[in-house]
Amino acid sequence: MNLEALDGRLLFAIPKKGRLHEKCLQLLSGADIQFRRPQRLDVCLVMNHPIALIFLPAADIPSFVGNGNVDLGITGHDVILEACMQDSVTEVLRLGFGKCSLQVQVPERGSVTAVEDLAGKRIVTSFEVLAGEFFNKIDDQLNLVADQRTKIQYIGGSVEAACALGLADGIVDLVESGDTMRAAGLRAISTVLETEAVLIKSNSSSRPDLTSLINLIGNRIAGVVAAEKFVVCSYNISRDALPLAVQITPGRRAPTISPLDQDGWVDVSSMVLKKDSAKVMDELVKIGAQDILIFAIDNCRV
Ligand SMILES: Nc1ncnc2c1ncn2[C@@H]1O[C@H](COP(=O)(O)OP(=O)(O)OP(=O)(O)O)[C@@H](O)[C@H]1O
Ligand SMILES: O=P(O)(O)OC[C@H]1O[C@H](OP(=O)(O)OP(=O)(O)O)[C@H](O)[C@@H]1O
Repeated sequence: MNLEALDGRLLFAIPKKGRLHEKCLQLLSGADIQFRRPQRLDVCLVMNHPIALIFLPAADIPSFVGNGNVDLGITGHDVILEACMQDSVTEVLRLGFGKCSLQVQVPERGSVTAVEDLAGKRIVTSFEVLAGEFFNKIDDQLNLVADQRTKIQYIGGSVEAACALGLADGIVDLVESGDTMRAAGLRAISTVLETEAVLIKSNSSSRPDLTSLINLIGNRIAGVVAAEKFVVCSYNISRDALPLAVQITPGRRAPTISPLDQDGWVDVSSMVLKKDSAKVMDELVKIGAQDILIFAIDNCRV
């Protein structure tokens, strides 16, 4: 690609592989950011906005955005802290996916039960900064000096194999379902950090002209995220029970209440959290609501 084609465009970094990649493509599609990515090309032009997408490893995105090489990015909260870029980027929006925990793990059958038991021992991790900070505090609390302190060793992947291979007494790695951890015969004894994917913008951008485009993209992505998180609940209820109904479905701002062509009855519609929708329907049934319907939201602006 001719690099001049990037001139003036907002540069938006997207994870090129791994757990966040597919979800990011769905977000871009929901936000109507249209592009065609030629095979193996990590830079591509958006067809309907002055934006170029830069496909990068998730762990490299915080530095690219933080150093101002790229204006906007999607990555994990964990790798922002690991890259020490939390003061160089602004987390604009939590995206509701890529949720997992960075945890201290030890062999299931071993004698270690608390992180203090690991102090002074060997830890293997891909998160040497976060693991280092975590164990530094423990070493300090236990007044460990110099060569008594916990040894943190970085490896780039397959961290869960380190204990079985005799490289480590414990590891610090990401856990979502726990399948990887259990398959490796490990169990978690402490959580270093909870993380999820976030939309970030650079704090060192020298492009004030991009502000309105960044806001537009942020609002569109926020709409897609909200549409994923909420459903619309609609039902009929007698006016007498309306005060109770409004408590059950208060909506984001307030529920919409429309009169029905039947005396004393109204139709209520309200956004509710998808994860709460079954419980909300149960409660509405209890107060006499009828014809309760749940609608998925394709897209929205909040
Ligand atoms: N099991 C998981 N569940 C949810 N989110 C995860 C999980 N593993 C990693 N993540 C998130 O995705 C980010 C990128 O991790 P991932 O392991 O997918 O990256 P990668 O190393 O670039 O890809 P790959 O592992 O395919 O080489 C992590 O920093 C974390 O925020
Ligand atoms: O608790 P779980 O649901 O099993 O997820 C945890 C695993 O997911 C991540 O790795 P991933 O599978 O993305 O691949 P990687 O090991 O190549 O990074 C992470 O590094 C763990 O190994």
